[in-house]
Amino acid sequence: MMFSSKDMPSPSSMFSAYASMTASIMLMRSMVNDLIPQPIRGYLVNTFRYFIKPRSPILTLIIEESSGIARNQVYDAAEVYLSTRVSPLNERLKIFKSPKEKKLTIRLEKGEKIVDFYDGVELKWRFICAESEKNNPNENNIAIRSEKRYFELCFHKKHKEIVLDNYLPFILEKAKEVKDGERTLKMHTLNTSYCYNGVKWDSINLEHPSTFETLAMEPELKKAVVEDLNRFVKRKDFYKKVGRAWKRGYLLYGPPGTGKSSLIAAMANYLKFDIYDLQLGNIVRDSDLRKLLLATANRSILVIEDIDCSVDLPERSRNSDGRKQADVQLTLSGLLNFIDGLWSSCGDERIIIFTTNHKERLDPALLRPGRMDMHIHMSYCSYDGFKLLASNYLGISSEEHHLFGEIEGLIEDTQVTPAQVAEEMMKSENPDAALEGFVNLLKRKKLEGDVSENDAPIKPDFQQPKRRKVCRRQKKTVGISTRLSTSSKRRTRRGNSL
Ligand SMILES: Nc1ncnc2c1ncn2[C@@H]1O[C@H](COP(=O)(O)OP(=O)(O)OP(=O)(O)O)[C@@H](O)[C@H]1O
Ligand SMILES: [Mg+2]
Repeated sequence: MMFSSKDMPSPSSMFSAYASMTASIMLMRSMVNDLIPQPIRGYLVNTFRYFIKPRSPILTLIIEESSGIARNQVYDAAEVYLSTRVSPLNERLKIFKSPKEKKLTIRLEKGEKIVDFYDGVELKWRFICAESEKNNPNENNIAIRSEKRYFELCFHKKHKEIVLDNYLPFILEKAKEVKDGERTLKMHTLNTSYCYNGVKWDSINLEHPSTFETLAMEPELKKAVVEDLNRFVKRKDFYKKVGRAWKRGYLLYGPPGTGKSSLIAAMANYLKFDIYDLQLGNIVRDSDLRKLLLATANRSILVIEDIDCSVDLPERSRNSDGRKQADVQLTLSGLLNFIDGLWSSCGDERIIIFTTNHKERLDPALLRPGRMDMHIHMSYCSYDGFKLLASNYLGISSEEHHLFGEIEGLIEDTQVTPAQVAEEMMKSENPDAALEGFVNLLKRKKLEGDVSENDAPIKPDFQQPKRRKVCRRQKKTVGISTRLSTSSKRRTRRGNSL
């Protein structure tokens, strides 16, 4: 549409329209001022401004350090998590290390920002320290400085659900993993001077390097054990629902040197659980045992190694007149009942492990269904196990060395323990020499096996039709009894245990 110059309003008419509009606005304003009291006016103005203000698409979460005296878990988790997200863009970081910690701890310095991404969502973090000064009327108005620390987390509003329902729980979980990783594991053993001071645990750092990656075990069995552990630690609510104590029992059995103690260390390293090594031979009374068990912490593994050596055979300790003998104060059934009962109900996330070289000699009470949840057979080294050890010790794989084929043929007919394989692999850094030595060992063993099989067949102890039992040491024969033998109490433990 076109306007001719004569259709346009003249400047004087525009000015008079503007003047009359201004006058009416002023008149209305003074009417509003007279009619509506100041507080209501302020409220109306603010509400009006609120509705016409342009909306920001950004939501900011404030994550304060504490609420009252309770610490804010999200703050603590964010602090740990963000230290893993430090980038070259950061300019100032805080570093510290306490004498007990192994690694440096990194934290953001105030004002530092971090941009994180989760599920395609951009998340902007900023660490803020707001300092304030307040006069304390109770102390002659002396100024008290305080510092309020918090994180600001900004993201687009449309991602609110993802952040609250997924991202923050993810941060809590990640922070727990990092903290667990930093935790120094402890191994608790009995204080030997307990006769005078009462029983107590002594602890040292557990620095056993065994992990599931380094452990030569049947791959399926290893997978089953790891899955069982994962299920166990995740099922707190399940245990509560079905009214069971949150504990799990494992019986590890197999010949010496097959990795029972190594498996315990691998479990502890995997779960980040402390170990309590309970040497029953050093305990005389049930009451001492109770004290010790009650002094164990949650998230721990209670280990009783060589359980067959810790209990003695004689008829259940009764005299001919049927009364209990006075010296019989520590019993296996006492131990088992206590573990099933009081001890297990006053703690959480407990694992108990018994080991033995002779499962067939164990007290049936121990093997009863429900007593030990999983029976794990640690066996002689298979070809798979050998390959893992060769890769760990010598850094070579089956494609890289011609002797692997010969070893595969020999190892399946020979009873060689992972400990023996490991020993051979350590004899030389040169893979040729180490593997040749190992082939010779296998040939010798095969020859010995063939000769002795012809001379005097040995009944297998470990239900392994193909394999014969090799016993590195002679253990005391035990049976259906619950009494500790004095000889077993004096027994010294060997160096290769945990
Ligand atoms: N399955 C395995 N995988 C990797 N290394 C092993 C394995 N078994 C044994 N070893 C090596 O042999 C050493 C001794 O093994 P370990 O003490 O775990 O055997 P064990 O079954 O507990 O023996 P024992 O019945 O005599 O207590 C370990 O330190 C480790 O180096
Ligand atoms: Mg052992």
